[in-house]
Amino acid sequence: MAMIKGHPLKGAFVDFINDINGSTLFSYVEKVEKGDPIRFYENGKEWYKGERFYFKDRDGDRVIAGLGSVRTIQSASSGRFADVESQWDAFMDRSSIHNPYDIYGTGPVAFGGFSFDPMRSQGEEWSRFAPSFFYVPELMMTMYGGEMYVTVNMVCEDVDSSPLFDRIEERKHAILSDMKHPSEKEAVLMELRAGNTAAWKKSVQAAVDKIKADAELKKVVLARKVTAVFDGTVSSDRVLRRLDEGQPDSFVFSMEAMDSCFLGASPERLVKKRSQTVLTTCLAGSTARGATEQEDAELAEELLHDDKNRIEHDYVVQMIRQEMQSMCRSVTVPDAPVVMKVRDIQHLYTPVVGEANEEDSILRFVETLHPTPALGGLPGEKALGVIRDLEEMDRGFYAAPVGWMDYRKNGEFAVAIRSGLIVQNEAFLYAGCGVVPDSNPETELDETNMKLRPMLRAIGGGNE
Ligand SMILES: C=C(O[C@@H]1C=C(C(=O)O)C=C[C@H]1O)C(=O)O
Repeated sequence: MAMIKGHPLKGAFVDFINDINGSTLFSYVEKVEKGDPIRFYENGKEWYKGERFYFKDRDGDRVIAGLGSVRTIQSASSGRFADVESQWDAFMDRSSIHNPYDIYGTGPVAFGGFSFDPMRSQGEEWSRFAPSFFYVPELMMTMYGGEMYVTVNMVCEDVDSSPLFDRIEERKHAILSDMKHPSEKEAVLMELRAGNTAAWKKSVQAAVDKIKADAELKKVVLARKVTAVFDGTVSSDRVLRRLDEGQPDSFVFSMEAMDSCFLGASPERLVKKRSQTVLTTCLAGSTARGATEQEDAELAEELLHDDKNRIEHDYVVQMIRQEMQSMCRSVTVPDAPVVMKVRDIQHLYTPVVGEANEEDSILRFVETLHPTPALGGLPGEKALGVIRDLEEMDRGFYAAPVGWMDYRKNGEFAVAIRSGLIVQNEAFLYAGCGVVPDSNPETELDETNMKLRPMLRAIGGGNE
């Protein structure tokens, strides 16, 4: 009780709970002197394991870590984007928000994503993830411009909510303090099952044949899954830390769902919205990193002038330009791609900027852009049909939009590639590549191996 008495928002809170009927969100934001979102995430394990998230943007500009779930938003297959949005609106309409800071990603935030293809029957390993799945954390840390903010969200049912306020404040203080964690024994990788690679190469050839036989079908992205089996439960916290430290130029994300954790380090932004500005990314066309600076530069130069990769990339630019023009007042697309380098791979990259209406929801952009031809193909529906026929797995949230939206409907979603799902003693890792008429199954297999490297290294199965 001592804490609520001394808290500056006590008056507002008491007025609020006297006034409500039914469950309503009370949310407040405070600036804190020090802290580190990844420590916050780790410290939250004791109380919130299975309900945590982490999201670092690729500019390293903003990091958000969330703990607990005061509300989940889920939706079945049809109309899922609009459904999630209306559930979020309804929740926000009945909320009391105390946020003196004009910082995106503070205050109430829903974190989560949409599975790649809700029409696909769900794989056993994805059973903890609804096809559209968001949660609103109880405690959240946002790092922006070197400053730290903590958001507290509580859903109050009746006038007896004061103990809830105290309990959350107590946890917040503990989590922000320097907690020590007993060191966990690291699970040992026992087996890496690459799946049937010969069958996968056949499916790439089958996609090439379909594209050649169908003038309308231009590109299909095919993916594969590698399963890692350990001698004990894998520490997803440790994997997340390795990604965070080892992939400074990527989006690093983690999304827990009970005993499962989906995480990764993706170079690809689906969409970021700040007020009227909307950013999206065309990322397709890949080559290796060189062993020396010179070799690296030569590979980049070759990639920039390689017809197959340029065509693959251009399909993505065409679709994204068209969709953005349908939603924005103005759209800026550079004439030619540049090379984006991340630790294990380099890509052709065209950033796209649009001007939209401030009140447009980020989910509208997510719905329209997903899946881009970088992860689905061209034309979209037809390519999805081929993927459903040829890919013998459920992608789950791999290659899907994962991110956050705030109560002003701004936010950011990454395309969840270079990712994996950890379920107890197993890790399922995913990688894919764009198939066009010139694709060679062996080269495409090599490319998926290169794309698996960041996750393999992070789970302790890499060779560097
Ligand atoms: C499909 C993946 O990556 C996508 C495919 C790329 C390509 O085909 O060149 C490049 C970047 C991503 O858009 C993956 O990493 O799994």
